Parts: sequence; structure tokens; C-alpha cells
Amino acid sequence: MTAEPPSAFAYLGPAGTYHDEAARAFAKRLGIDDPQLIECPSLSEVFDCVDRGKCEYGVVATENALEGPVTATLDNFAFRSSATILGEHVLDIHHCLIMHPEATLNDVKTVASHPQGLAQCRRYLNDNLHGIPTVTVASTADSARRAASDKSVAGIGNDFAAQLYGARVAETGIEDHFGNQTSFALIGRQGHVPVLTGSKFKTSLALFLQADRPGALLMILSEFAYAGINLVKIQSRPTKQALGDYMFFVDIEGSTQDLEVQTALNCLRLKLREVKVLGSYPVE
Ligand SMILES: O=C(O)C(=O)C[C@]1(C(=O)O)C=C[C@@H](O)C=C1
Repeated sequence: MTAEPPSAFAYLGPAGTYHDEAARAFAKRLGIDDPQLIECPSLSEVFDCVDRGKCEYGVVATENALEGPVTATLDNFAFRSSATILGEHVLDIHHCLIMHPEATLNDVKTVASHPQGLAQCRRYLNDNLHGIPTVTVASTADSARRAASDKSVAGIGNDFAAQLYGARVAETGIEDHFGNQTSFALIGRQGHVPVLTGSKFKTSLALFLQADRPGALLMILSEFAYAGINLVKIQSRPTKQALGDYMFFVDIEGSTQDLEVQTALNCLRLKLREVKVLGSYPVE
């Protein structure tokens, strides 16, 4: 087997997903004209490709404006992967209803898409395809591919995927809110050198408590407040150890190169079970 070229990008495939679009946008920002894109069937496999050095970069969705955090990505960062975040990119997400070229709405017996695609079009489906069962598939592009070969399946994805697989766009802009956006992280293997520059930086952290006790969250927030650091995001996720046991994802302004960030992190390391730095990267 030949090794992948070092600048390859692993992404949730097949071609035509929003991850594909985000990977191309990152490649452009890195000045890579003809990027090598490696399709993966799941987000965990994108992380594996990067952690095992099969690809230099990976692209993973982190959060959607309508549905919130992409939990598969957060769990990989917290519990499986040692990858580092090198950058972020926000995409506008405008979904289409995708059908077989000869199908009409009467032919449709199931609507397939990625769980996020289905969730982001809930209202449209309720109003226009009420009672038609939905099935989840690995990605929106996968749903376009299925729709292209089966009159009874409608997919939800972008117009590029519809075109790529020879399907028809039956309706555009079917997402429940026009401001629908998803943010993506560019990841590299632990210790990867920074690849994007900018004037303002952000640092993402995964914080694990020693024990659940009164004031634990207040203590974390206080360390950032004492150091004069602005928080941009805080999210909790179950530790998967016991019901009601949580860890926290925190995004702060600044970089690990900044003295005040180093001070806050050193103080937190004394009080927490683990402070996992997921990466410092320029704000888009
Ligand atoms: O299925 C795709 O096209 C994807 O890239 C996945 C994904 C996601 O993980 O949220 C990406 C962006 C949109 O929010 C919908 C789906």
C-alpha cells in the first residue's frame, strides 16, 4: 500500500458532503490548489486517519446553528483522539430536497439524510412530506446518491451533491432557518505546527473535574476571570462514567502562547483531573 501524500485531507464522505466543501475551503486557505481528499465513512475514522498519520489533516463538524454541538466530534476530542485543532471555518448550510430525475413527490416513500440534515429541515418535512418516514444515512451526499438511483427515496443535501450523482433538485432552501450555519475544525496530529495565521486567536479546551462538588464550575470560571480571559463558549458532555457526571468544553479568547492563558491553565491543572488543550487557532 502506498502512503497518502502529506497534505491529504480526511473528511466525512462521499464527495459532495458539506465536509467536502469545508475541506476545500481549508485547502484554499492553506494555499493548496489541488488537495488530495480522502473519504471516510464516519467522523471517528477522520480522527483515526489523522491520529495514525495516514493524512496530515482532517475536517470535522463541531457545531450547527440550529442543532447545537456535533456530539460525535466532541466525544472524539474528549475520549478518543489526541488530534489538535489548527483552524475553524464556518459554512452557510442551505439544504435542497433531492429526488430521482423522473420522480414526483407522489413517488417518495422515504426521506433519507444525515441526522443533522433531517433535524435542520424538521419544519419543512412536517409541512410538506408529513407522515413520510425518515431514515438516517451516513451523510447528505449519501442521501443524494440514493435518491439518484431510487424514485422512492428523497434526499436532503446540497445542489452540488445532486448534480454529482445525477439527481434532481426538487426544492432549494428547505432548512428551517435561513441563517443555518455549521462550523468545522481543521485537525492535525498532536504537536502539528500552526498552519494558519491571524490577528486574534481562540483556544479550545476539554476540562475534566476531580470530583463533582459544590462550586467546581465556579472555580473553573473564576480562574479565567482572575486572568482577565474572555470565555466564548462553554458546553458540558457526559463523562460516560455515571449518570449526572459531566466534563466541560470551553473556548477562550487568546492563545497558549499568551502569558495570561498559560497562567490560567497552570492554575486549572492544579485543581482539575485533566486539562486537555485541543488547540489554539486564529478566529475566522
Ligand atoms: O452530511 C454531510 O454532508 C455532512 O457534511 C455532515 C453534516 C454534520 O455533521 O452536521 C455537516 C453539515 C451540516 O450540518 C449537515 C451535516
